[in-house]
Amino acid sequence: MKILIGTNNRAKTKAVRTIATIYYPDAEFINIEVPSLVSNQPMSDEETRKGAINRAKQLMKNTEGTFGVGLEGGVHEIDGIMYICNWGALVTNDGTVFTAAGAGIPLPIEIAIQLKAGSELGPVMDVYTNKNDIRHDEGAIGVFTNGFVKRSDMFEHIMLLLIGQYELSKKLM
Ligand SMILES: O=P(O)(O)OP(=O)(O)OP(=O)(O)OC[C@H]1O[C@@H](n2cnc3c(O)ncnc32)[C@H](O)[C@@H]1O
Ligand SMILES: [Mg+2]
Repeated sequence: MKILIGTNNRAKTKAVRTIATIYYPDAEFINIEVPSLVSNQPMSDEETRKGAINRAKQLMKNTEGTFGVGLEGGVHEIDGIMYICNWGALVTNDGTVFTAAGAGIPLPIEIAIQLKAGSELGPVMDVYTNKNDIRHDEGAIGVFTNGFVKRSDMFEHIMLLLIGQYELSKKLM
């Protein structure tokens, strides 16, 4: 079984490998950086979900993977509060698309202002925490939950939601 991962981000890759290995111990993983075809900083649930689907679909274009996984991070606003949002898509080799959303928490107003002015969350978080590459590690969700839920934990949950749906569909066939 070949599982394609549409990124080289370490938090996302760790999540896919950790969860998939539990259910598919013999799986081979291939990372392919594919464009999300949405903005670098998606600003809505719709755009973030689309980015995840675009990544997964492109993975399945020219390769013989069993399925491809696209994971995308973004933000959206409710009641004047900016939340991080996360989406995942799993596309199988017969073209079936499964989607799932991840956990969301509010961002501080000073970060929301910078994103609205056109900055990307990754670099903004690095300045905020005075660290490098937060997006590959605990992520904004880790920083703003006191480290309780790291970016990879959040994407692990999305992976469970995706392969759970995929396995159910195989049972129903
Ligand atoms: O290489 P890719 O797969 O694109 O990984 P990425 O870290 O850029 O992740 P996304 O494109 O999915 O996220 C969109 C933007 O939001 C940033 N981002 C999303 N979630 C984040 C988090 O938890 N912590 C820090 N930055 C985050 C990210 O750096 C991008 O600027
Ligand atoms: Mg990105």
